[in-house]
Parts: sequence; C-alpha cells; structure tokens
Amino acid sequence: MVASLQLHQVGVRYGKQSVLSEITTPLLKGGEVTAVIGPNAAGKSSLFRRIAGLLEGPGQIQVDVGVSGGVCYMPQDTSVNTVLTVYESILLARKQGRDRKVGDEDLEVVDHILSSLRIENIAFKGLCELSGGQRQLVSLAQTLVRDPKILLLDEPTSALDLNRQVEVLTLIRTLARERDICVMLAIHDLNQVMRVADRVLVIDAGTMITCGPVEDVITPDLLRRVYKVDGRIERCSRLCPHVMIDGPATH
Ligand SMILES: Nc1ncnc2c1ncn2[C@@H]1O[C@H](COP(=O)(O)OP(=O)(O)OP(=O)(O)O)[C@@H](O)[C@H]1O
Repeated sequence: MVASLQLHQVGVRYGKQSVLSEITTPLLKGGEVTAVIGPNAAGKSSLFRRIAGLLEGPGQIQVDVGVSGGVCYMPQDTSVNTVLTVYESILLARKQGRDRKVGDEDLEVVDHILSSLRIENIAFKGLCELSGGQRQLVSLAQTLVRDPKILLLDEPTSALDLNRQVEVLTLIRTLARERDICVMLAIHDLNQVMRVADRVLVIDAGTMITCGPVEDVITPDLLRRVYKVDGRIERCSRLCPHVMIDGPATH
C-alpha cells in the first residue's frame, strides 16, 4: 500500500500565540514531492514539527504509512554535540525504533547511503569536526537510513553548494519515485522547487495561500503577492521553468 499524508485545518500555537492556522491539503501520496515555501517566519518549520508530532495544535493529520516504515523528520538545525563518528551516528539512526541487533543488512544500508550522498570520505570523522554542509549531508543520511515512508525535510540543502544541491534534490526525487515515499520539503530556492517538486504549498504569515501543481502556483502574481518582487517564469535550455527576478515590486 502506498503511503499518504493529508492535513485538515492544521494549526500551531506557542503558548497563547497562534503562528499557523487552517492548513488543509489534498491527499499527498507516496512517490510525490510537495515543496513548502513562504517567507521567513511564515510557519514552515512549525508545520513540520507539528506533523512530526513534536508540537500539539488544532486540526487533523491523517498519516498512512502502510505495513513498514514511518514518518522521518530532518530538522532545519543540524548542529551536534556528541563524540560519535559519522558512521556510528548513521548506524545508530538506522537502529532507532528497531528492536533487534545490528545485522549485515544494516551495515550495507549505511554503506549505500554514504555512497549515494558521496560522504564515504568522512565516514570516520567525528561529528564535531564537520563543516556546515557536511553536517547537513550527515543529517540527511541519518534520516534516509531509517527507511521513511513519509519524509519531512526542513531546508535540507540550505548549507550545500550548487552542485550538491542539485545532486541531493535529484536523489530525493528518485528515492520518492522508486520507494513510494511521500516527501514534504521546506525550501527557499524557487528554481530548485521547479526542478524537484510535483506540488507546492505556500504559507505566508501563518496562513495557507494555496496548494497545487508547481507551474500553477509559482507565477509572477505569487512572486509579487508573497515575496514582494517583480519576476517572470522562463524556460532554461532543458525546458525546465525558472524564475527570473527583475527586482523589488514596483507597485
Ligand atoms: N519555540 C517557539 N516559541 C515561540 N515562537 C516560536 C517558536 N518557534 C518559532 N516561533 C515563531 O513562530 C513563527 C514561525 O516560525 P517558523 O520557524 O515556523 O517559520 P519558518 O517559516 O520555518 O521560517 P524560516 O524560513 O525563517 O526558517 C515565527 O514568528 C517564530 O518567531
């Protein structure tokens, strides 16, 4: 059975302050990537924490993960304070929630994820010795190694160089399709959204603006309304739509 996720009037409050309300989505299915976009402090991370069960609030979250797998969440903050090596930390993440000894299969899965993310060269470095981008890749490895069915990634490429961004987002896209994973991805780069996502959920100041297919949602009107910039959508040489920004909105 394919995993699915659906939100109905979901909100978040910190104490008495409501920061997010009435987020409702269609059925988000395994194999699809939904990008969550919006300005700083719009409520994207709060939504992810709410779906991951780390925050309480109004509304219903319908999660269906089938017979195996689960909901895996990669937070925006990947700072660490442990003496583990990269390899140990990924193996530990693999073991989390599994009530059995580590076997050969687990070691193979860890090796495979290290190679998919091209981080074998840092496998035996301490987590505290990593660069920001390396830390982000290791955090992604720790999330992917748990065999998610619903994958919540909060800005997983924000610290990566351009080559790594394209590589990682392509990997996420491929894994979603091959393993029927339902991916939700918070991300600021709208050009990467246009390359990787099937659907976009737009949040502004705690309110849902829209949720729909990428090319219906990312339009000059949205750029003006949500981001206060004038821009156009044009196609690159490989015919992928791209956002061209002309400058701050003039009216
Ligand atoms: N622990 C907290 N306690 C109180 N308010 C919080 C807490 N965490 C976040 N907020 C507030 O909730 C609002 C939404 O924050 P959130 O981190 O969800 O935004 P975001 O869309 O992920 O932003 P960014 O793009 O800057 O990462 C902000 O006004 C923020 O100040």
